[in-house]
Amino acid sequence: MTSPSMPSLEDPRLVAIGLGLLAHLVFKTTEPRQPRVWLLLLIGAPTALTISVNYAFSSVTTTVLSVFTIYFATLLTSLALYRLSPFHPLAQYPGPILHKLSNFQMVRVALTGKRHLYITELHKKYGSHVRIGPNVLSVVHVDAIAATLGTKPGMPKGEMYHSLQLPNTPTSLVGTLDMAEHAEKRKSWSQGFTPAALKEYDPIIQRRTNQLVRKLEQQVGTIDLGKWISYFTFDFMGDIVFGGGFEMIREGDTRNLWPVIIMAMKAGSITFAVPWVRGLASLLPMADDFKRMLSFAAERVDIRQRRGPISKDLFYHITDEDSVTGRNITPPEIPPEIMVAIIAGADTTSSVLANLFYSLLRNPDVHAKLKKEIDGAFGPDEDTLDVAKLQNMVYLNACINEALRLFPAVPTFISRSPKVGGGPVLVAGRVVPEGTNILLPFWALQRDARYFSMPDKFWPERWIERTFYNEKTDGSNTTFVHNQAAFCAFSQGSQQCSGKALAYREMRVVVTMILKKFDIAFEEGYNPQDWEAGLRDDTVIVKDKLPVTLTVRARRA
Ligand code: HEM
Repeated sequence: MTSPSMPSLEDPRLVAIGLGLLAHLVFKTTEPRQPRVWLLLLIGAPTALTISVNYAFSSVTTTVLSVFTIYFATLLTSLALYRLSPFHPLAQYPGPILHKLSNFQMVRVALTGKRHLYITELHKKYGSHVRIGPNVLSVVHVDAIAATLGTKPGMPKGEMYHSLQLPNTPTSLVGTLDMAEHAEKRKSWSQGFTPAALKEYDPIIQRRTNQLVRKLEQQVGTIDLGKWISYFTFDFMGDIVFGGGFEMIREGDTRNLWPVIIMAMKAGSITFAVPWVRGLASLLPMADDFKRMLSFAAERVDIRQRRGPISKDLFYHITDEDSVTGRNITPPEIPPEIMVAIIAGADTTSSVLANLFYSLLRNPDVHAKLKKEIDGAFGPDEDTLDVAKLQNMVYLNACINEALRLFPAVPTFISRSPKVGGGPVLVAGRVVPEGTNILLPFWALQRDARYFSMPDKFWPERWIERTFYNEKTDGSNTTFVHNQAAFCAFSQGSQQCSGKALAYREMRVVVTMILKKFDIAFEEGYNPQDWEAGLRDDTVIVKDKLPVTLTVRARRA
């Protein structure tokens, strides 16, 4: 017999504690991702208990409050104790306590738009390996690149990629975690970036760049160069994805698509630490915008399908119109896949180009040197640039690489996860348990003094002087460091950026044509520091206005 003052097993408080512990066990062992399981565990279980104990407490309200409070207090305490305990698989790794406790701490950081700076600071404080979530390890070390991204085949993508998935749509190439499935999808994408395919895009790059230059010539006073570059990259992606369809340079963003894309990127960034939340995305206020974006893609796909191919655009390759890869893409899979191409290709390239122009304006010596190289290579009236010549322009390519190093378009998103069942792996000298999400923040890596001398300085010469030499920086002799293995702006391995070669071709033409045509200066009174302060890490680097004045250059003798 139990004494009246001792709680018995029938005591609803004890049952609530037991259920709370059980819920933790379910969360820990099964890591449920479906919203309905979450609802069952968080609402269903305590509600069922409340109903079953009826009026165990003085009133219905007290019963509800007591059961829910005890249940959640037990669940959260148990979760917290486990996550901070020496029994947790990542217990050996340093990191802020709040991050070890919950992924929502990174959601808070994402909302500020400064995750790239925040994570860089964490690494300065804690070292190469930092625990930034209960099950997330951020690693900034050159050896981590081969270990995770690898050359063949590397690790599967981390579940963070689900945050790029549009709600209720088939999984696109980017969001595909299963490596065999990814490799299958990737085959058709790769057809779109063979040397022969790239050659077909060259006249399109040139035509769109010439259109941009003509449009810029018509502008008077201060312009937002970043906006015009974004219009260009969007139009160009429309051209190569389905043979045209956007005319932002000509008409502006009449359908308000750019803000929707930025918003999708922002939503991806916020849910990046809690990708399972995407299951609830259809309930979010921006759901209508997502639908609008997808229906726009579906509309373009429909037009392109009815018209058929006029040239070998990306649509032609991705949907295997020439039956080379045998990919059997179903109609619902096409719009999200197409949307990915546009977002992956337009946002990234426009961000790097805008950062490059900003860096040139901040570094007049570099700006002048680049113009000199361009003027030496092309006459003022040449409006079809020789692609091979551009590829061999040493300083131009060094400037582009330097912008990619200092301002990687995807600064803190790339992640990989050692397969569950495959055992622990060694990442940059430390053992990482299977199933851990490993984040590779390229912003921090590419600004790490262990790999690049004067890491925060825009200094294209570092790409040219590859040999080690002693350089005087602060009066002391320091060894020049340039470790190209730590340059990852396009990622590496079998799942790296498919559009890398295309992006270089595009950026070379745009930079050359604009510098050939215009003298550029910041708008009078503009504080250049506003630029870097205004950069946001919303999955890709999202830029603020770049206010400049353009003057058509005087004819050169
Ligand atoms: C300067 C411009 C660009 C940069 C910095 C960039 C960077 C990246 C990065 C870092 C990734 C992630 C790779 C990973 O998860 O490991 C990626 C993926 C991707 N990018 Fe780019 N990108 C650029 C331009 C382009 C262009 C022009 C296209 C053309 C369509 C493109 C298409 C893609 C695709 C399809 C993926 C997904 C690859 C996969 O999952 O297999 N990107 N890009």
